[in-house]
Amino acid sequence: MRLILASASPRRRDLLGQIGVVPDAVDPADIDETPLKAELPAAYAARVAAEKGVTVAARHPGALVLSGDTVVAVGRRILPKAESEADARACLALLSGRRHRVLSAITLIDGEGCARHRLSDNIVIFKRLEQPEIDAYIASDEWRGKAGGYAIQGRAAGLIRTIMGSHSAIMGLPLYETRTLLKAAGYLSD
Ligand SMILES: Cc1cn([C@H]2C[C@H](O)[C@@H](COP(=O)(O)OP(=O)(O)OP(=O)(O)O)O2)c(=O)[nH]c1=O
Repeated sequence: MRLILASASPRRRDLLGQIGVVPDAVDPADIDETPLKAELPAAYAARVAAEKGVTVAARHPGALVLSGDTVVAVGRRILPKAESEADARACLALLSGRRHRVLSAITLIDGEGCARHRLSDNIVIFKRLEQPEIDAYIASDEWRGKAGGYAIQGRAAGLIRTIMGSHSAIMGLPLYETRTLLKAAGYLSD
């Protein structure tokens, strides 16, 4: 069975490799990721993961297609992927000293077009960030393109007091749920 990873994220490919799975091809979906009006974070993550999967599955008939979406949320608010320094500073100001959620949704579509979905709901708590800590983090550039303006796999780990949930999910691909779906689809046997 061919496995297609529907993601441009090198992190997702590396994470998949961590559980011994190497996709036959990588084909990013590149869809519009604008949240709908009043869309809640969990529903948004699930919808975007599913849309990425459906888009890519149409290009690979008969293959298994794995897609995902990772969202950082404070209450009902979905934080953007930080593209500018101003975005990243606004995210860090919001995350400083308080808990937030990281929702990581995955979809696996099998060769018959049957879609399976999982959502991993995680909590991350940053320390109260001092101005020099924020400035140093901004200078690192690690926030660029990251949901919520940080990446737990880098320097931000030194600023995070607690996580409740799955480290792989916070990075972008919940490996427990991924393995479960790959087993359910008959791709992995053990
Ligand atoms: C919170 C957090 C997010 N991120 C990243 C993972 C994702 O790249 C990004 C969330 O955006 P996504 O839309 O989930 O993924 P992507 O745009 O990188 O790739 P694709 O849509 O093609 O699958 O934020 C981290 O790397 N570390 C973290 O701790």
